[in-house]
Amino acid sequence: MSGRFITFEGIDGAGKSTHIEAVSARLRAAGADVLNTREPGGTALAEQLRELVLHQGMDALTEALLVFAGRRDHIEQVIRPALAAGRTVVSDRFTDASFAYQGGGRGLDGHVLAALEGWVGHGLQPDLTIWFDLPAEMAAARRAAAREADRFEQQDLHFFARVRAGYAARAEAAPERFARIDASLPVDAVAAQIVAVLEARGW
Ligand SMILES: Nc1ncnc2c1ncn2[C@@H]1O[C@H](COP(=O)(O)OP(=O)(O)O)[C@@H](O)[C@H]1O
Ligand SMILES: Cc1cn([C@H]2C[C@H](O)[C@@H](COP(=O)(O)OP(=O)(O)O)O2)c(=O)[nH]c1=O
Repeated sequence: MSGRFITFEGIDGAGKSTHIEAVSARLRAAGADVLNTREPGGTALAEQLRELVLHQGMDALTEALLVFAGRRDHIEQVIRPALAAGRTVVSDRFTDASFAYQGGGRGLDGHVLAALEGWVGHGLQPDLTIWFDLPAEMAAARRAAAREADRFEQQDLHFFARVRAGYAARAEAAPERFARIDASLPVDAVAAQIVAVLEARGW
């Protein structure tokens, strides 16, 4: 029996990391064998590519090729075997992030991204994508208070507004897969929305 594949998405500073462990713990308490992973990354090779993507200057297509190369390795080595074994895979980001950041943010052609998605994933899609949505200004204020910026986090508000719009377009195209969370609310209210999404699915 194939396991469930759940992804967390949203612009940097939306609050994903704040909630991912509690969600995993909840799924475990309900009996799931949960594997936590992330992108870019999730394998030794993909973690090396992550370092390049986050810290090395490059054009948008090169960036997309590297994140999809890492994703290919991640899917083959980690995600598919875990799902085949009936495990629940919880990933901090997946392909939607490429459409949002390389597509929306960097302006890369969506057809190129769709082709890469097809080659790399052969139709693999999450069963549920929890999308932390909030205005770019609010996420920037949270980040500024919390940490040093990498290559993406150094981008301006216009960039993050385009990334947000990229996520909105992906959500509109797959409404049954996406659960939009109002991430502008306080932490407790965000957590309550996520619990409601899981309960609605009987998870
Ligand atoms: N709902 C919230 N309201 C206010 N601050 C928040 C909220 N959620 C997270 N934060 C804070 O915002 C910062 C970024 O959150 P984080 O979970 O690291 O975001 P992400 O993983 O999506 O980049 C952290 O300092 C975190 O404590
Ligand atoms: C998966 C993925 C991430 N990214 C970007 C989004 C983030 O800015 C960055 C790293 O993601 P993330 O691990 O969420 O950052 P942090 O650890 O700082 O919270 O990579 C892409 O541009 N394309 C992708 O396909």
